[in-house]
Amino acid sequence: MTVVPGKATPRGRFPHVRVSGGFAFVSGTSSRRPDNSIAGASVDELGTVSLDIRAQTRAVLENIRDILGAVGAGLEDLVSVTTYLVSMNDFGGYNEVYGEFFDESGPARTTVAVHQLPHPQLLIEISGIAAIPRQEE
Ligand SMILES: N/C(=C\C=C\C(=O)O)C(=O)O
Repeated sequence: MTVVPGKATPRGRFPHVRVSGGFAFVSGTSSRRPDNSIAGASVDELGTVSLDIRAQTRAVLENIRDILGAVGAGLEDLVSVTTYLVSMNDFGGYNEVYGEFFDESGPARTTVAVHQLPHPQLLIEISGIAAIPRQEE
């Protein structure tokens, strides 16, 4: 069970990642930063909220990269991901950035729309499973 130092504290009693049987199971991960601000979300002086699916998708994948790094794996080791979008209207922007990180040799992927995520500024959350590479002796 691993809570990774330097990443946003989980908002409940669960780890960022759990290792079992040579696999890393990454909890649903958002673009939340360690200070609990959200990458890809801003509020102007009038209180108008702007949300950016591309920035959020990039930050989520970078967070997952860091979390996997803590258990000796990387994005290239992901075998499966599940993406939760609040709106399928964001599918295009999400898919565009996703394609900067992965191609058809990447993880199996499932994308679904959900009613809500745990913070009103979140547009996307991704969970994943990675096969941890064997260490050279
Ligand atoms: N994975 C969960 C929440 C993640 C929130 C975040 O990373 O901001 C959960 O509640 O299961």
